[in-house]
Amino acid sequence: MGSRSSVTVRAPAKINLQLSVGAPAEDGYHDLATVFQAVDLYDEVTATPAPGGQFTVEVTGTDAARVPDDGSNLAVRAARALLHAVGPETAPRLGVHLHVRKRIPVAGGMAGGSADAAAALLACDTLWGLDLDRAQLSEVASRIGSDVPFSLLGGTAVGMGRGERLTPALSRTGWHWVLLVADGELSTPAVYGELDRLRAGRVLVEPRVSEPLMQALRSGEASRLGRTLHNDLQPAAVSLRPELDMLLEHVEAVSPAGVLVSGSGPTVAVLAEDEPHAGELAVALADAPGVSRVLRASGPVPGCRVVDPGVRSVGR
Ligand SMILES: C[C@](O)(CO)[C@H](O)COP(=O)(O)OP(=O)(O)OC[C@H]1O[C@@H](n2ccc(N)nc2=O)[C@H](O)[C@@H]1O
Ligand SMILES: Nc1ncnc2c1ncn2[C@@H]1O[C@H](COP(=O)(O)OP(=O)(O)OP(=O)(O)O)[C@@H](O)[C@H]1O
Repeated sequence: MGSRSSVTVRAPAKINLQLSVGAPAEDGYHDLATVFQAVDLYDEVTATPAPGGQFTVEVTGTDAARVPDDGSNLAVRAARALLHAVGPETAPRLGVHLHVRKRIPVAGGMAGGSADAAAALLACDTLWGLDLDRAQLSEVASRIGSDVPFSLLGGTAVGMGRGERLTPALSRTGWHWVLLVADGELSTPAVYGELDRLRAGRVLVEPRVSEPLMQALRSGEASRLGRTLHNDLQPAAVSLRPELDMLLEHVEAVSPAGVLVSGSGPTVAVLAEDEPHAGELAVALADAPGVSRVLRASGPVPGCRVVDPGVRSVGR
């Protein structure tokens, strides 16, 4: 087995085109029916060998100061979980230094931390020459967080259970989005908790994937997809952050075609008709209230990919 100098993996952000949330189970997790789309906004993680048992991380890029640079970083947790999965006999001689380059908004509902965890899994698997297959990596991923398996897979996929049980879905390519990164952040457990509070006493139906949405994805018609976008967490995100309502109203006045809060928010995703329209929308929404950054992205794109496998030295 040879060793590598370093391995760099990039991982995409996601948008939930549909997020239907059922009742909470005993463990506090909610049953979901969700449709994910991976978009071309990427974080990158570089894994470099470190002495056995050492796990360190540095974070650079957008909003790096808001991301932990210790063992609580999701990329470090992923590297440790991978070692745990391959067994203690391999573990003592392996360590890693991770460099996370952030572009995905932090705590913005676009699965930034999950992307870093998935990227770290693939980078460490390659660096350490473990060669786990995608199903094995996905199993480890699901223990780190519900969104992590999708960050590995990418594309367009239906997520059931906690969101980790994935089935790839058919979709035309070339959906264009404008992403309004709203000021501040929202905690995912707090948003789920607020949804429970808002729905207390209501009888909840089992969440199901929307057939009109699946048809719209296959049709390639943005206006059709726009009408079917849906996020059950949106009222909860707005309830915790009422200024989001003003932003959503502002966007609907500019572009009524398709808008929703991404995942647990507060990032707002606006679907454009095509690429030029996305450019126009980005300009028109540049001064939208409560927005700190306007980004453009398109999808679907593949999940985690090794972009630099480093140099392999010949060893025993
Ligand atoms: C909002 C979404 O991003 C939509 O894809 C995900 O459901 C959240 O995925 P994630 O951030 O990977 O979430 P996890 O790290 O697994 O869980 C964080 C917290 O979110 C809540 N949570 C998450 C997933 C789920 N199906 N039900 C939940 O109630 C729980 O309070 C949990 O403690
Ligand atoms: N590598 C990481 N990148 C970003 N956040 C991280 C990372 N590791 C830990 N965190 C912490 O996790 C929390 C959630 O951040 P993240 O960016 O994943 O949120 P999110 O995009 O809203 O998640 P999701 O869409 O999966 O619910 C933040 O408080 C952040 O400090």
